[in-house]
Order: sequence, then structure tokens, then C-alpha cells
Amino acid sequence: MAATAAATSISSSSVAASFPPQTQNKLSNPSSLSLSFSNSSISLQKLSLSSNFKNPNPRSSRILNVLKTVQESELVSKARDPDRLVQSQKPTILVSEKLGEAGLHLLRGFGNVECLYNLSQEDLCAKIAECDALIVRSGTKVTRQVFEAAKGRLKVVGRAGVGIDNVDLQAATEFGCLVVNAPTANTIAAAEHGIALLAGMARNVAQADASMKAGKWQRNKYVGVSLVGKTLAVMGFGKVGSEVARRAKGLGMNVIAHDPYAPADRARALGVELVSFDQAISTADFVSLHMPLTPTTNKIFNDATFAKMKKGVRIINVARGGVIDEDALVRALDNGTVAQAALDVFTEEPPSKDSKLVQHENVTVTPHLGASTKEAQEGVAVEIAEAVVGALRGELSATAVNAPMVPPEVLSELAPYVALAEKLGRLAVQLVAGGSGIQSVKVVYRSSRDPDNLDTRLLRAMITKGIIEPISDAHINLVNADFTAKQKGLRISEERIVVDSSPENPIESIQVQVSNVVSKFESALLDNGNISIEGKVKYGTPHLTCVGSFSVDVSLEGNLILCRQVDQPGMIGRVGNILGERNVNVSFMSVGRTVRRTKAIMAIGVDEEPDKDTLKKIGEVPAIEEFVFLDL
Ligand SMILES: NC(=O)c1ccc[n+]([C@@H]2O[C@H](COP(=O)([O-])OP(=O)(O)OC[C@H]3O[C@@H](n4cnc5c(N)ncnc54)[C@H](O)[C@@H]3O)[C@@H](O)[C@H]2O)c1
Ligand SMILES: O=C(O)[C@H](O)COP(=O)(O)O
Repeated sequence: MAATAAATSISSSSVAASFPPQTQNKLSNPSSLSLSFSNSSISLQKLSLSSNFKNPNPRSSRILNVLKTVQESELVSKARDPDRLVQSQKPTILVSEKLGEAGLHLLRGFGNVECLYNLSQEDLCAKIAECDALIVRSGTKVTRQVFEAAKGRLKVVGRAGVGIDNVDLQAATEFGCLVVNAPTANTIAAAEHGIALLAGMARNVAQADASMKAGKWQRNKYVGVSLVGKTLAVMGFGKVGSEVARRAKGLGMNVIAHDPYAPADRARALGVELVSFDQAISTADFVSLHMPLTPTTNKIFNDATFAKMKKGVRIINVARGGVIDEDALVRALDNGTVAQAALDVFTEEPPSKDSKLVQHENVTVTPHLGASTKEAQEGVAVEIAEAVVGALRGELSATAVNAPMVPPEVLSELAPYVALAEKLGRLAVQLVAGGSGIQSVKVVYRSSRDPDNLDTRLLRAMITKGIIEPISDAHINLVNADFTAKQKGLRISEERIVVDSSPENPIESIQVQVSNVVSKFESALLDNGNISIEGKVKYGTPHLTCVGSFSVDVSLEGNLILCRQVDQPGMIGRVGNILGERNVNVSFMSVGRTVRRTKAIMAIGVDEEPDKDTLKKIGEVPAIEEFVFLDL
């Protein structure tokens, strides 16, 4: 197919360093190859966070077909045959905080569910190495130590709610653990709680209730303020913030909002004006907080910002305690800048019993109840159970927090290319001579699709996996591929060449080039000195189609012997005889040459791994100039 446009670079990822020579040495002689590679029969099972579990629904069937195409592993075949799935092989799901029954029911239909509440960090760390998934709410701190203690078994952390500030996302990513949340089911509950606090605070409901229960009747003390006509600033105009705004409009309030990332038309549609931070806080009578806790929003409400507020402002916080500097809020309450505050969330939960903020007479508090309605808890439980089960089955989640989302239809379409990508990575690394570290890999995709229509993240992850796993103890998946490549000093750049082929095939070919290395097999080098191999998907299976500048055509399965020889009659027979005499079955053979009767490359697929002596005999055939054994 003709190239119709120049190559465009579409992405690249970073840094430079090299693999230690001792890991490369694992590849330097054929006898050590089988050992080092046999330990890494992994593939999408790891990439997709597992695959070895039951599969009753059609969407998952499709995904499992993808997994099958990618690798016919024992685990995958068990997943497709529920009778073979015994209890001990089911995933273990640890639920560390109270979860709605509907979600637990769903989880129990899939794995072994253990509900252990109020675990200390030590207990959680001790338990976690036995778990494939962990489901938490806001009370469990999923720290780096937890991921370390998991020893690679933990595949997914499900946050039954929105805020993921209690999960160390960086550590999760480094350990290749997916984090999913349940971002939608508690939105209304949180918004309703915000409105409850707003109205309750304005009319001193909690204080008046406590006073009456103490035997008092204080009608003059608890005169409130009205909401109608007052200005409410919604800080963070996301799911909860916009629902609060909608309800406040219904109460007759004038609503403004600040959110640097919110689309103006969504605000306009609700009759809400988006304004700057300072404008919002300086004009509002009520300020309601709805942004996530991030390094940017940490203590964003502090002495300086309270000083800019209208005297007598009232504050509601159902987001996260950490967005407020709590000592500064106490000062602002004491000096009257803030008339009242209604708080559902605290920097430390639970706050200390003698917290000045909690005890302040102008403060109304609830113990993080925003999401705590029966309806929201059932909804969140189902939402997170589905996300966790999906992740354990190998689906790429729509609510993944630390991994790119790849829709099932894209995954399904790319499945054979995913397998090809990993095999090319594995081949490329085996062509590198021990002692030279891989720093720079270029991947060239030939495709008729326009760049927006071709998601190569999955392919890049698999090439990374193919390159790194055989020479290190890292396990690569979509979550940690780019991170691990950076860590290992491997720079992977991608290039797209638009070709005029059938748009039904997402990719015509994938070429992997490794630069600045010494090759074990000189014929794999291009004129520019790069090792180059290229593959295509043919009849749904990955094929090697080019080695250096030699065309070949071999199916990428089993093991492969590449020989360069003088192009002369009888070579296939001679090598075939050597293998046949030693009971090594040849599965396919292909010869490619550049110029007739000069040099040719013979690619021989073998079912068994030839022993050292057999390989030596092949090397002794006079016309064979070089050869290499490759484990696919
Ligand atoms: N109290 C509870 O039980 C409870 C329940 C649900 C949600 N929450 C919390 O409420 C918050 C919002 O939840 P959500 O579901 O609406 O999330 P969301 O992601 O839909 O909305 C958050 C919004 O904050 C905006 N934002 C980010 N940085 C900002 C900044 N510096 N200034 C202003 N806005 C900023 C984002 O653009 C986004 O629109 C989260 O902190 C969540 O954890 C608490
Ligand atoms: O972020 C959230 O979803 C809320 O804060 C709810 O937290 P919870 O699950 O601990 O109630």
C-alpha cells in the first residue's frame, strides 16, 4: 500500500537510561532464553488486570474473546468454563467499609467476599496480599504501604464514592493497580445534604433542637436569616455543585459559581453565572464548597481568603475538610467575618473531641453524611461492584481513575494487534545483543485511519510489556506501562504513516525499531543502524512480515529461528533435516531475500525448543552466516 502522507509523530514518552547488563545477559544465549521467558507467560491477563474469572454476561464474553485471541492461557480457558472455576480460584474481594447489600450480592456472585471493617493500617497490610480487589469508602487510607504489602496480587481498588483523596494514586499506578470509583450514584444525596445544611444553618435548626432538649425555650436567640434573594457562591461547579445550584435556584437564591474547568454553557443553562474566585467569595452571602481536595485546593479557604469575604458570610462544606484551613475558619468565626459554618467533612476524620471548630456555637456539624442515604448507598454499592467485577474480568473500566479508558469496542477491534504488538516487543528485545541497553524505541503504525480514530495507547503498552518483561521482574499493564518505561529509561516514540488501505482494518502494519544498540542478528538492522522488525495481522493472527530489510511471512507462535544464509538451493532441506532428526517439529517456514543468489533470510517456526546441540548443528551449516533463536 502506498504511503499518502508524511509520517506524523503522535506521541512519545521520556527519559533515558539502560537495562542492567546482567538482565540482558539472560537473553544472550539460547539456553538461558527458555528459562527467562517461560516465566513471563502473561499477556493481557495482566494487562487487563486479570481474566481468570466467571463470565456470565455478553459484554464480558466479548472481552474474554479478546483475551483468548491475545493469549490462550490456562486462566482464560478456565474463565470460559465456569465448571472449572473452583472456589479457591475465585478472586478475593476485601470490603473494608460498609457497603450496600445489593453491591455485596453482586460481588458474592463473582468472588470470595470478605467484609472486615475498622482494620488498622497494620491489619490491612497483613491482609492485602491475599486479596485481588479492595473496596473502600472514605475511611480507609490506601497508602503506598498497602500497595507494597499487596506483593503484586492486588489488581483493583474500588472507591465506593467520588473522592479518591484517601487512595495513593501514584503508588497504585506504580504497582500497576487500577483504581476505580463510583462517581455518580451519590451526587444527589450530597447535594441534598448541602441544601439541608444550608437551610438548617440559616434557621439554627440544630442549635434550637439542642437547646429545647436541654429544657430551654429560646425564641429570640435563634432568629435566623432568609435564603430568598441572597447570593450563593457554588465553589466547584461539577456534579454535586450544579445540583446544589439547581436546588438553590428553586429556593429563590441568586446563584453564582466558580470553577476554572466548568463549561459556561452548562452554568448558563441553569441560570448560573460563572465568575472568578475572588468575585465569588467577595459577593456571596453563602459560600458552598464542592471542589475535590487536590494539592491546588488544599486549604484554599484560609486567613487571606476569609478576609476577602463579606462580613457575616455563611459557609457550607460537603466536599472535603482539607479545602479549609480549619484554624483560620475558627479565627474568622471568632472575629465575626464568618457568621456561621455548616460542615460535613473535616481535615481529620473523625475530628478530635475537643476540636474548637466542632465545638463552636456558630458551627453545625454532621459526621460525613453527605452520601449517606439508603438510595445513594445502594446505588454506590452497585456502581462500584460492577466496576470492580468488570476490572477483575479484564474489562477496562469507564470509571478508571488512574488508567486511560479504552472502550470495549476499541479493545475488541484491536485485540489481534495487541497480540502482535507484544510479540514484536518480545522479538525486538531478543535481537539486542547482551551489553547494549535499550533506550530508544520507535514504533511506526501504518494505517488508513486518521489519528483521532486510532487509539494506540493499548498497543504502546503491549510493546512496552514485550520489551520490558523478559528482561526485568516488572509486570506491565495499561495502568503502569508508560510509568515503568520512564522508570527503566525506555523512550518510546510513535509515528503514524497514513496508507491507502481498507479502513475496516485499523492497522496495516506495526514496525518496531530499536536504535543505538548492537544486534545479535545483523540482518535485522536497517541502513540507519536500527534493529527493525515489522508485523501484520493476517487472518486474525499476528505475522512477522519484515526483519531488517528482508521480507518474510511467518505466523508469530511457538518459537522462531532466523537464519541468514547464502541464497542457494537445498538450504531449507538441510536445516529441516537437522531439526527433524532431533524430533523438533517445524510449524512453518518462510524465505525472504533482497537480491537473488546473494543473501536470504530463512524464518523457521518450531513447536519445540531445539537443544543447544541442535542449534550448534544449524550454525555449522557452511552457507549459514548467522542465526538466532527467538522465543515468542
Ligand atoms: N460529603 C460527602 O459525603 C460527599 C459526597 C459526594 C461528593 N463529595 C465531595 O464533593 C466534591 C465534589 O464531588 P462531585 O461528584 O461534584 O465531583 P466533580 O468532579 O463532578 O466536581 C468537582 C468540580 O470541582 C471543580 N474544581 C476543581 N478544582 C477547582 C478549583 N480549584 N476551584 C473550583 N472548582 C474546582 C472541577 O472542575 C469539577 O467541576 C468532591 O470533593 C467529593 O469528594 C462529598
Ligand atoms: O467522596 C464521596 O463520595 C463522599 O465523600 C462519600 O464518602 P463515604 O463513602 O465515605 O460516605
